[in-house]
Amino acid sequence: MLPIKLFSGARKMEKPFIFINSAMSADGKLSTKERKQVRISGKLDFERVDELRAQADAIMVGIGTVLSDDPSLTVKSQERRAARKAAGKDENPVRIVVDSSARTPLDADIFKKGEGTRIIAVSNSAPAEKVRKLEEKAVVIRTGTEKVDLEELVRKLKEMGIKTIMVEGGATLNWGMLSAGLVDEIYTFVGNLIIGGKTAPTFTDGEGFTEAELLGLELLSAEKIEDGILLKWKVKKGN
Ligand SMILES: NC(=O)c1ccc[n+]([C@@H]2O[C@H](COP(=O)([O-])OP(=O)(O)OC[C@H]3O[C@@H](n4cnc5c(N)ncnc54)[C@H](O)[C@@H]3O)[C@@H](O)[C@H]2O)c1
Ligand SMILES: Nc1nc(=O)c(N)c(NC[C@H](O)[C@H](O)[C@H](O)COP(=O)(O)O)[nH]1
Repeated sequence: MLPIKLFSGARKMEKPFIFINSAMSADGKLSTKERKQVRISGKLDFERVDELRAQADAIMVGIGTVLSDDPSLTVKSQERRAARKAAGKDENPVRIVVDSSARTPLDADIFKKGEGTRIIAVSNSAPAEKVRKLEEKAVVIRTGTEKVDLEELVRKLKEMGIKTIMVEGGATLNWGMLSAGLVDEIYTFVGNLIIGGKTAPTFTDGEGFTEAELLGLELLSAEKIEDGILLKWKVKKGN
């Protein structure tokens, strides 16, 4: 008798190596209850993040992060950018925004700063006119009906030659990627502050798992960095 329901982990899917890197307060928040960005990382952790970006083929964020932080998602270090160029790559990794309704502002820093390919992933219900305008600035991938189909998106990114994706949040995209079973590792820098607030974004928002669906992790390392701690986890498959 075949098992009624194959675990998601049982499906072998061709996909890039995907890791989440986020900074969170000691109480697990990514930003304030007003979704205002908080400087959680110290100088050394931002250096670590810049190195991760320089090594990644692509960086992915959700539209919520773009609308609240207007990140450039660029590699800051000139040396790292030069090393990427010397290796025949663009100065910056491919920058991807998961944006169901094509709300990425046309004057966003992600378009204004740095060279390199931008990809906007929209759902098939995104307004055509908004998609057309984004197509003048980015590669637009259409997938999913209301929300972006993340599994199909990462499959397409793999077909485009992207082998490693650094997901930099935010709270809802982290949920989307984790609940779809697409994340291989998680790096969380836990900073020395309390943000609090019932509505403040946490490391993983979204619908949440039931007791039967809890996602198991294997601790890879714990490292003190300035006044915080960097935790590295491997996501257990087949949950
Ligand atoms: N501290 C950190 O490391 C860090 C990193 C990034 C963002 N942030 C903070 O997180 C907040 C933003 O998080 P958020 O949750 O509001 O937005 P988000 O950046 O996680 O974007 C989520 C949005 O992406 C879109 N989306 C489309 N398809 C999706 C899918 N299948 N699954 C999930 N999302 C999908 C939806 O519009 C959804 O609302 C901001 O306050 C930002 O400052 C902090
Ligand atoms: N690693 C990290 N530590 C933090 O303390 C913090 N607040 C973020 N937040 C991530 C989010 O994406 C930021 O908005 C961009 O990191 C902005 O920086 P860039 O313009 O992209 O260089 N990330």
